Amino acid sequence: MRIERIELFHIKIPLNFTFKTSQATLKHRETIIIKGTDELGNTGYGEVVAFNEPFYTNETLIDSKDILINCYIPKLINKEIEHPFHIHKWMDLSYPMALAGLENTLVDLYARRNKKSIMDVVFNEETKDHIYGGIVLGDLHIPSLIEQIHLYKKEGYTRFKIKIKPEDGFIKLKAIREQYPNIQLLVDANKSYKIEQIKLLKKLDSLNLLCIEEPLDSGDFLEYEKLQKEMKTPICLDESIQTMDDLKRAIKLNAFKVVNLKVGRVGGIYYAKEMIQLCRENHIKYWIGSMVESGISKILHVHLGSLKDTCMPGDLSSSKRYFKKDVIKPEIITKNGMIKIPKGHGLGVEIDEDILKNYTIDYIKISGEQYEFN
Ligand SMILES: O=C(O)CCC(=O)C1=CC=C[C@@H](O)[C@@H]1C(=O)O
Ligand SMILES: [Mg+2]
Repeated sequence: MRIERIELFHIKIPLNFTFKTSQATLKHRETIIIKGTDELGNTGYGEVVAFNEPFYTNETLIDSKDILINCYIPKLINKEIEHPFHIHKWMDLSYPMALAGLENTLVDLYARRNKKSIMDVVFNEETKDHIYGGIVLGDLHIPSLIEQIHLYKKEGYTRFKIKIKPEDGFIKLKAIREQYPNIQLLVDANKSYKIEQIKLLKKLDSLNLLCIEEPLDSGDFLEYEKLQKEMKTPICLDESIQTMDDLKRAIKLNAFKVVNLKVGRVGGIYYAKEMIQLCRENHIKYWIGSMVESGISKILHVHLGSLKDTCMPGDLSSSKRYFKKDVIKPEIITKNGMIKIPKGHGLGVEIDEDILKNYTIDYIKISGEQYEFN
């Protein structure tokens, strides 16, 4: 396969709700959609899920765009590619989200070209036909949290992740648990607690949580080891696991029990797969997260969520929750709390280019020596 052309659509989509975490508040989501075209005219898509500000990991969307245009894409154009994972031989992990977006584009393209689903191309193991969806609720007031859970429960959702911070995390979760004793509940602190606040964290042990995601501000695995030893609730790592070395060190130190896997954060499906393998070998549980992104990356994560040993429903819910109109056809739909895995080639969905163009705030086409800017 030879890549003749790469197009970048820098998009900005208004969100249907304000997404507030302990670190940031989002009203719009900007990402970069990558479209690759091969010598036969086949196309594939990927998405760069970095944020405008470095509140989640250090890579920002401007960094990703710069490295794609000036380094990663020129290395790829007109190169003969036997398998999409070979990209990792030529490009390092300095900008994982840019790299993942490009790798995902090649995987989709390669799978469509070979008339296979992406999961057949990269995993080749049995998967589920349907998966449970999961809702993530931002840092909201208690009455709104209670009301939102009520509404989503009525739609069939059974798993809820709540964003928390030290000031009111326990109070909020206690109120939710009292109201809903049986829902699957977890929390994400996005590094807002200090190890000195271990008492506050231990209080969460009484609430029967599936896990506590990324509580500590330091990301220090020695502190995590101490915390996990003292807590019943499994610690889940998200942003502090970016490389295989991070994962190996955290496993060695018994720093955690569960990992939230996101393709963008770790540099592509190739690395996500390596991490899954390592988790399997070391009896570490894993599940599939997401990044408040468009359907292109979200549906990729839905596919990963179909692996049979993910330990809980992922951060995966309907397109219509996030946006008036998603860029994929069909959109992601949750019915009775479940999402059907698309069966077609590649990602198994089509891209609505009219919608994509409507959201585009900057467009760049790179083919051979030529660059075209919008
Ligand atoms: O996609 C979603 O609905 C939310 C996923 C989510 O919780 C996150 C996405 C992006 C950045 C983070 O604040 C957060 C997370 O840490 O998991
Ligand atoms: Mg998280």
